[in-house]
Amino acid sequence: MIKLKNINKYYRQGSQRFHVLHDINVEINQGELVAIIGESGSGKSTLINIVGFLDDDFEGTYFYHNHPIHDYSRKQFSSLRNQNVGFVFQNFKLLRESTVADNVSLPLLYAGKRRQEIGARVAEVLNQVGLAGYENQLPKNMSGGQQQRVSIARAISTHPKFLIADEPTGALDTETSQEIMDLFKCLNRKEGTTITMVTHDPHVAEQCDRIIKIIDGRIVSDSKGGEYHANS
Ligand SMILES: Nc1ncnc2c1ncn2[C@@H]1O[C@H](COP(=O)(O)OP(=O)(O)OP(=O)(O)O)[C@@H](O)[C@H]1O
Repeated sequence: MIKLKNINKYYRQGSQRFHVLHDINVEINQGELVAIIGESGSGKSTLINIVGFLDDDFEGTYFYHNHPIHDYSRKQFSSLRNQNVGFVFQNFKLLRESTVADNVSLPLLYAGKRRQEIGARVAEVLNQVGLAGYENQLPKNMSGGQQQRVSIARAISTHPKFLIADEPTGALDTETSQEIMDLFKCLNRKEGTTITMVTHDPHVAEQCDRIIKIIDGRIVSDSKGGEYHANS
């Protein structure tokens, strides 16, 4: 589904150019649950932003379903992102003063769905993340774990082809992190949702099918996760 070939990424600051991703070659297949790990500053977010169509300013080729994304116009690139990717962030990125229903509705409104259809879909995804009936709550009155569930509901509302999660448990305590991880695993196993997540937490990474490790912008290992560790 996702194939990155010889990706190099540079950030420019004034006349200086920083080489932050080096010759990245990786494939992510439909249905996988992948962790990207590495030290702070190693390039994990930079990589995940490229995978999630947030950044197309890189060298090399990104094939999405065998099609090089650089062939798309700006408009097509935005549509590609809106129609294919759901995003989950460490700090939830919710509208804290808007209701849960309004937050989860947003991508559906952008996708041009009708009001009735939106209400039904919001109820459905809230049920899926264990927040049935929370439509009228405000995120600012909810716990971190509940807010992350709302953001996951928002991310999956439009049936994206894959999810990108940048430190989704980074702001949560151990127990709540595990609950969120259980939710991701459930989405992956039951719905077949492809998920790529950046994490600092080895216990989270171990529960993924694959662990890709980055050091200084280079993939240094790409191995199977260790579900058995997490369950033992
Ligand atoms: N917009 C930017 N402009 C310039 N340099 C940047 C920019 N974004 C990131 N960098 C630099 O690129 C490198 C990789 O950053 P990135 O955020 O991808 O790392 P990371 O592994 O996700 O780190 P963390 O775990 O701390 O979030 C770092 O040295 C960072 O300072």
